[in-house]
Amino acid sequence: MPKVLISDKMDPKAAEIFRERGIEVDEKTGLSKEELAEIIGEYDGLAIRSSTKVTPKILEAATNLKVIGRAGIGVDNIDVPAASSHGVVVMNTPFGNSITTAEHAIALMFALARQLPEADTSTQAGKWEKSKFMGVELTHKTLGLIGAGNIGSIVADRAHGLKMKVAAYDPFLSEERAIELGVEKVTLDELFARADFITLHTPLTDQTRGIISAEAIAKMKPGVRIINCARGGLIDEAALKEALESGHVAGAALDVFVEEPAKENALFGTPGLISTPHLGASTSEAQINVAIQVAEQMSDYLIDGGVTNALNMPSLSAEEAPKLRPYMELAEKLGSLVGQLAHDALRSISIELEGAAAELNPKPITGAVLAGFMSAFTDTVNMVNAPYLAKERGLDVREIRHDREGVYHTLVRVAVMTDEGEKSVAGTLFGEAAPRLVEIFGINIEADLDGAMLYIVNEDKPGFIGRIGTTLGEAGVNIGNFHLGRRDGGGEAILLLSVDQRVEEPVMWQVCNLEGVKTVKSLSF
Ligand SMILES: NC(=O)c1ccc[n+]([C@@H]2O[C@H](COP(=O)([O-])OP(=O)(O)OC[C@H]3O[C@@H](n4cnc5c(N)ncnc54)[C@H](O)[C@@H]3O)[C@@H](O)[C@H]2O)c1
Ligand SMILES: O=C(O)[C@H](O)COP(=O)(O)O
Repeated sequence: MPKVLISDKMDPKAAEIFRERGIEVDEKTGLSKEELAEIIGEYDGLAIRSSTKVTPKILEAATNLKVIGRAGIGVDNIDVPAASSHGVVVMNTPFGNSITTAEHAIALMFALARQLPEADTSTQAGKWEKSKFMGVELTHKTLGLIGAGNIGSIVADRAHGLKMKVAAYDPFLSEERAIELGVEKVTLDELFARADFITLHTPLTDQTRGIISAEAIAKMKPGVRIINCARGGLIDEAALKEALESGHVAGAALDVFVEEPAKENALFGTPGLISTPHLGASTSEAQINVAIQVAEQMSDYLIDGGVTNALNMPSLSAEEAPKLRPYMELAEKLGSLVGQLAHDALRSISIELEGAAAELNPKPITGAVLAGFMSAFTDTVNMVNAPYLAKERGLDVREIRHDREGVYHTLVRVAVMTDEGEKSVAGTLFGEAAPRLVEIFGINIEADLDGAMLYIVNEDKPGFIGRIGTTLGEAGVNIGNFHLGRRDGGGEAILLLSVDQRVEEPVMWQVCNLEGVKTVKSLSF
C-alpha cells in the first residue's frame, strides 16, 4: 500500500481522498528540515504547499519517493531538477487558487487606494482622523499588469469591471490573446511610464527576479502604487523601501517576501506599506480545490500511473495509463536490450511506432525506452529522469510515427546509431498485452524478454545447438526457453536462451570458446 506524507497545512479533503483510494497517509506539519529528512524515506508521496522546502538533501533521503504534489501553483520551494534526477515526478495544481489570488490582488489594490489598514488601526485607536485618509479612485486609472497568465488575466477581467484601463507586459502574450483579454500589450518601460497601479503575476525566474528594481522604480510615475501577490524576489525590497520613504511610490501591498516566513523585514513599518502573510491562495474555496486536485493527481499516479499537471514528465491520463502500460513494458525491455547489446559510442536513439502503437501518446513510450536503455548505465533511472540523463549524455532522441501498418498490427522499434551504423530491435504485443521481441539487428526472432538470458551469435552450422546444450547442462545451468533466428541458411544465427539463473563468468568463457561462437552476452530483464 503506498504511503503519503502531508507536510503542510492542507484541507482535510486531501487526506480523506488518499484514504478512500487505499493510500496510507500521515499528516505532520511544521517539521524542521532535519526531521523531514529523517522520516521521508518511508514515503512514496509528499503533499506540500509553500512551507516545505524540498532540497537536494531531502531528495537524497527520500529513497522511496515517487511523487511530490504541490497543492498550489508555485514550485520554487521544490528543487525540480534535483527531483527529476532522483526520478521523482513533481505535480502542481495550476488553476485551483487562481481566482482567489486574483481577488486578493484586487483587495490589496483597494486597500492601497483607500489606506484601509491604516484607517482601521487609527479608527479603532479612537483617533477619528477623517482628513488624514484621503484616497484615490480606481475608475479610469491605468493598471499595469506584469504577467498575463492565469491569475493576471483574471485580474485584468476584474479591473475592467472597475472601469480601469489595463496595460499588460508579458513577453509570451500574443496580440490575439491581448485583444481577447481586452488589454493593451505594452513594453515594460511603457508600462512603468503609464501605470497608476502595478500588479505582479509572473513566476520567479532568472528573468523576473528583481524586475521591480531601483532603475525600474525610477521609470515609474510619481505616486504609483505596487501590488505583489506573486513571489517575493520580484521586488528589490531595499529599493522599494527607499521609494516609499521618498514618496515616489505612494503605496505598496505585499503578500509575498524574499524571506518567508517574514517575521522580520526591513520594510515593516515603512509608510504606505501594507502586508499580508502569503494569503493569496488562502480561501476555503481555493484550499478545497487544490487539496482535492493534488490528492486525486497523486493517487492516480501512485495507483494507476496516470500523470496530470506534472512539471517534469509528459501527461498520461488515468484512462490512457492501462492501455499504454503493456507498451511501456515492451518499450522498457527493448530499450534495455539495446542498452545491453549496443552501448558503445551511441550518438542517437530513435523510437519508431507502427500500426496501433502509432495512434498512442508517444511520450510515455519514449520515456520507457530511455529508462530501459539508461538502466544499462545506472541503476537509479526511471521514466522521469531518463530523458534528463539522456540529454546530459548528449544523446539525440527522435520519435517517429509511421502511418503504414507492417506485418504486425502494432510494432515498436528502437534504433541506435553506433560507429558501426544503425542497429535496431523491434517488438510487438501479443493479445494486446504480452510484450514480445520480434527482431534483433535485422534478424527475425520471437522471444519473451524476461529474467536472465544468454544472447549468442554464432555461425549457423550443424551440431551447435547440441554443443551449447551440453556445455550449459554440464555447468548445471537449466535452459527454460530456446529462441532461434538466422540471417540466411548457413550464415549468422542468433540464439536467445532463457536460463534459470545468471550464467557465471567461467561458464560464459566456456560458451565463448565453443566452435562457431562469435559473441556471447549475459542479459537480464
Ligand atoms: N500569493 C499567493 O498565494 C499566490 C497564489 C497563487 C499563485 N501565486 C504566484 O503567482 C504567480 C503567477 O501565477 P499564474 O498561475 O498566473 O502563472 P501563469 O504561469 O499562468 O502565468 C505567469 C505569466 O507570467 C509570464 N511571464 C513569464 N516571464 C515573464 C517576464 N519575464 N515578464 C513578464 N511576464 C512573464 C508568463 O508568460 C505567464 O503568462 C506564480 O509565481 C505563482 O506562484 C501566488
Ligand atoms: O503558488 C501558490 O500556489 C501560492 O503561493 C500559494 O501558496 P500556499 O499554498 O503556501 O498558500
